[in-house]
Amino acid sequence: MTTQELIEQIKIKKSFLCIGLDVDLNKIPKHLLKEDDPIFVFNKAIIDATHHLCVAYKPNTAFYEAYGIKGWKSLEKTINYLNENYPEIFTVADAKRGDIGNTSTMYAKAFFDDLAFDSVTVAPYMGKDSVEPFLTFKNKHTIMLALTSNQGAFDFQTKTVDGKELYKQVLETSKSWNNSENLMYVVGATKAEYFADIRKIIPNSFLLVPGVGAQGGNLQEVCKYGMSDNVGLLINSSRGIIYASSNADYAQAAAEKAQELQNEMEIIIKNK
Ligand SMILES: O=C(O)c1cc(=O)[nH]c(=O)n1[C@@H]1O[C@H](COP(=O)(O)O)[C@@H](O)[C@H]1O
Repeated sequence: MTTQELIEQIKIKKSFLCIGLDVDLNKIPKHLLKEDDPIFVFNKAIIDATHHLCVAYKPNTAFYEAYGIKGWKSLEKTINYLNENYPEIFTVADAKRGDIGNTSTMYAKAFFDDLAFDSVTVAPYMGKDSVEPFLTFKNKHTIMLALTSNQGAFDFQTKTVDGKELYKQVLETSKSWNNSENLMYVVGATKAEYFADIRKIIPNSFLLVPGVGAQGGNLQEVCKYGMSDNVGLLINSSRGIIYASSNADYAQAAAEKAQELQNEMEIIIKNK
């Protein structure tokens, strides 16, 4: 999917919501456990109930890899289901990869070619040659960690290196990489006060913003400082939406939570 197509979808749906499909067998309704593939059945129901309210889904691969081959099959079925039934949806493989160049190329093939995701999350720690292989794929997006939502973000990311915080160095340096127009960045919703500074460095790039919901991030604050002319934000909530109910009404309850966020987003877009 091109960035322009994503922008169009945000306008059509009046939403910049990304729903995180972080499926934990201990948290899904018990009656699903008798299914052959409970993870896929759960995802399908959530997707069918919420697709009109969001522009993106983000399965975090850890929640699939934890169940071995069965989990990877559930991930494959989920991305295929999305691509076949809702091709207008932007898909994020949240895998946080990045390695020496030839290895990164194989990671990129796994998520862009084999699983046909629109984007993958990547860690910047190994530098330019670990990220550039992802950027060579046409109409695919590499979402690089910049300032993460967790407490540990203060261990390295905000430390000053050569007179500037490390996350700012990451943002600035990455702009000079080949095909950097295919970069998006992760900035945690719990770090709302940093968005104005971040926008000075990357005024137009899309930001994936996790941390609304279970981690307590504030949507209004993020939008106040983080929105670009084209919205430029994908706000992710995972547990806050998909585990709204642990009963038979789980998909309906997820849709209600997603609707609440979409309503807020519609007003924010209108008042932009
Ligand atoms: O890359 C991410 O998506 C990510 C980066 C970050 O800084 N913080 C963060 O929470 N995430 C992911 O976003 C999701 C947040 O889930 P909830 O806290 O349940 O909404 C999880 O899949 C996290 O792994």
